[in-house]
Amino acid sequence: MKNIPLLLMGCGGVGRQLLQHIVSCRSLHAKQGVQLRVVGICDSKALIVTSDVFMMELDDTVLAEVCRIKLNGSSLLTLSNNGQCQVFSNAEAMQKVIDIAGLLGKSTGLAFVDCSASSETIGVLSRVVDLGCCVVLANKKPLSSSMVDYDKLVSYTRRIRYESTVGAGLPVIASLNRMLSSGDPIHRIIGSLSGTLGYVMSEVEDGKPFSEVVKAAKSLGYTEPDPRDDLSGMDVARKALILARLLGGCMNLDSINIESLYPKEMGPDVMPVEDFLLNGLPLHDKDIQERVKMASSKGKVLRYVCVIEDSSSFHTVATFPSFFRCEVGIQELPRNSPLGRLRGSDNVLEIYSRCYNEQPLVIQGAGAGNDTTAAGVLADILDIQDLFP
Ligand SMILES: NC(=O)C1=CN([C@@H]2O[C@H](COP(=O)(O)OP(=O)(O)OC[C@H]3O[C@@H](n4cnc5c(N)ncnc54)[C@H](OP(=O)(O)O)[C@@H]3O)[C@@H](O)[C@H]2O)C=CC1
Ligand SMILES: N[C@@H](CC=O)C(=O)O
Repeated sequence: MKNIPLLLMGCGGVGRQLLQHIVSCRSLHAKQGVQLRVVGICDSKALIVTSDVFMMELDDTVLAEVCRIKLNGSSLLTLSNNGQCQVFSNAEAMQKVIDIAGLLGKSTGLAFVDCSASSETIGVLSRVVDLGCCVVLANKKPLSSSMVDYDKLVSYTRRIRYESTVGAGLPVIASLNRMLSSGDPIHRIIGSLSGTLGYVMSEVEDGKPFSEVVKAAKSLGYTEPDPRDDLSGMDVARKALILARLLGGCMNLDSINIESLYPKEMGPDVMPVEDFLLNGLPLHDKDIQERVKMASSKGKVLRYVCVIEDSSSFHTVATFPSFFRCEVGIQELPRNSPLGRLRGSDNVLEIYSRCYNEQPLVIQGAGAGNDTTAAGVLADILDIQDLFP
């Protein structure tokens, strides 16, 4: 039986769902000859870890208890040490994580899974890749910060998976990798890459107030912890950057044109998220409704669109251009176009390459939500099983 030790960073909506998927897939994985062994879990304040990372695991009762207390909004710090597991507070937690990565990375291997929404994990991720660990990400921030951090993380290509950072559970990165490795250069991607903004746009089209549908998207698990990350276009821009870098683009977030759906005066530095949702957003209900009506009078609908385009004009040979034009923002589109027909939290990507020149390769389906995102993370973990003894 292949044994995959796993350490999870982040135990929010996606992290908890991942733990539940792991538990419910135990017998399926056993039939496939694989066992996932959760050795540690971190939240923003603490780490809970099994007392013997080589032989033991946080058993399913502990995992259920972790999910229960995190769902109630408590910290992992509220758990107590016992013979089976130990709890470390933030000060010691990161050092302990590095120690575990050092011990397991070079022996049994360790799948280091980032389901946080934080850029604070970048430092530890850079350390653990050097210690021989595999990295699986739902968190987009580590791959959308500096090129130096990006290059570091992807330097061990076979040991990193990040399918869920773009399109949640959709096979976007895997499909692009297949095309790239067969020498089929991709020159354009256009799509709707935000489950939240897809849902918001199709609901406001049905006459619902903007502020209400944003709150609904949050409660459905589609938004980032602060929905302003979605509404500012930043979350889509991060996805665009991850895709552009995968295609060979050497670029940063500041080279992407981003349209925000709220003004700077309502940003995270100015007002708390609760205030924004309750008092800030409703001030924009009318504006958005006007834009929807205006588009509708022309037979069109509003969609938040991401365009990534190779700035060079030669697409017949397999080259890796260093710059892509990227922009993300609202477009008025024919109601009957592929993007116009999109409903709810579905994402769609049209990928144009030499092989898919006239008719693009189209990937479409649920693009957000804890279930599908965690399933994508789990599939990534299973995908690296051959690296474990
Ligand atoms: N929901 C979706 O549809 C999709 C989400 N994603 C990505 O998945 C990630 C998780 O999203 P979601 O579960 O909704 O987010 P949540 O806010 O629900 O959970 C985030 C978790 O990360 C923990 N955390 C914060 N900082 C750190 C840190 N420095 N070290 C370790 N843990 C930390 C938080 O701890 P605490 O509980 O203490 O606050 C919390 O448990 C995000 O990056 C998101 O972009 C990707 C694709 C789709
Ligand atoms: N907040 C994101 C979640 C997935 O990345 C979205 O709405 O698409």
